[in-house]
Amino acid sequence: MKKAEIGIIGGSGLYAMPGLTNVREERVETPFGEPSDAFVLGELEGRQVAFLARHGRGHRLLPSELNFRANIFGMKLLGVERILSVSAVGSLKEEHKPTDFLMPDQFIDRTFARVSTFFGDGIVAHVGFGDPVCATVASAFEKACASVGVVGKNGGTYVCMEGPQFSTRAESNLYRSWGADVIGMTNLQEAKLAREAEICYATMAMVTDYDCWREGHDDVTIDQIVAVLHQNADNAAKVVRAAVAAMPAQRTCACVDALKYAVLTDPKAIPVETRQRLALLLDKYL
Ligand SMILES: CSC[C@H]1O[C@H](OP(=O)(O)O)[C@H](O)[C@@H]1O
Ligand SMILES: Nc1ncnc2[nH]cnc12
Repeated sequence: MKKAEIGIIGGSGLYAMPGLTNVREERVETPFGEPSDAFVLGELEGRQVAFLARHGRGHRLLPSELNFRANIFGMKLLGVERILSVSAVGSLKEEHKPTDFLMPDQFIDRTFARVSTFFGDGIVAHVGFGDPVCATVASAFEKACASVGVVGKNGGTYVCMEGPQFSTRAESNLYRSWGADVIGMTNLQEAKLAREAEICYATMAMVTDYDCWREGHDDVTIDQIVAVLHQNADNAAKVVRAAVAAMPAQRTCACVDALKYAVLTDPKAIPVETRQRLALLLDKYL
C-alpha cells in the first residue's frame, strides 16, 4: 500500500519536519539492511510525506556509514515518487554566501568507500546520469525559496567527498579550479540510487561555510557550521513546506522510466534471488 508520495531527507541540522500532522513512525525493513532511522510519516500541505533523518536522529552516522541503499529503497517501499533532500554544504565560490541556498544540477564524485547501485549479483544495469537531478523538484525548491524570501539559486556543481575530515586547502583549490560551486559528503549516492529506483530527486543545499580556500578567513570548523545551521534549518523547513505544496500531482519527467532500457542482462540469466530482491524496481519491465 502506498504510504507516502513525497519523501524528505533531512541532513545536518534538519532532524525533524515541523508542521507534519497525523504523525506516525515506521521502521522499514529493506533487502539492503536498515535505513538511518525510522521514517516519520504524516501529512504536509495535504500531501502524504515520509521524513527521514539522513544521519539518524541525534546525528549518529558518519557520511561513510550511511546505508544509502536502504534509505532510498525504504522510500520506494513506502511508495515515494519524489525525494526532496536537504543538505549542508561548504561554498567553493565567493558568490555563494553562508545562509544562501542552491539546488545543484551536477555532481563530481570524490568518494571511494561507498556502494552506489542496487545492481550487481548477476544483474547489470546502466541508467543515464547526464542530468542527475529532477528539474521539476529543483524548480519547486527554487520557487519555494522565492516565496519564503531566501536566496535559492537553481544550478551548480556539488563535489561529493568521502569525509569525515574536511578538505585540505590543495583539494579545496583544485575543486575551485574545476569550477565547482559547493562541497558536501552525502548527495551523490542518493541521486544515483534514486535514479535507479525511478524516484525524482533534487537537493536544496544550504551553505554553511567557505570551506578552507578563502585567504584571510578562518578555515571551516564545526562550531561555525552549527551556528549557521540553526539559522538555515528554520528557513529550510519553510521552503520544504512550500515546495511540497507546489509539487505537481503527476510526474512527466524522464525519471519515471529511467530503468526502461538500462538492464543489459538477459532476463533468463538473472539469478532468482537477485530478481526477487529487485522485484520492486524490475517487475514493470521483466
Ligand atoms: C555538518 S558538517 C558536515 C556534514 O554536513 C553535511 O551533511 P548533510 O549532507 O547530511 O547535510 C555534509 O555532507 C557532512 O555530512
Ligand atoms: N566545507 C564543507 N565540506 C564538506 N562538507 C560540508 N558540509 C558543510 N560544510 C562542508
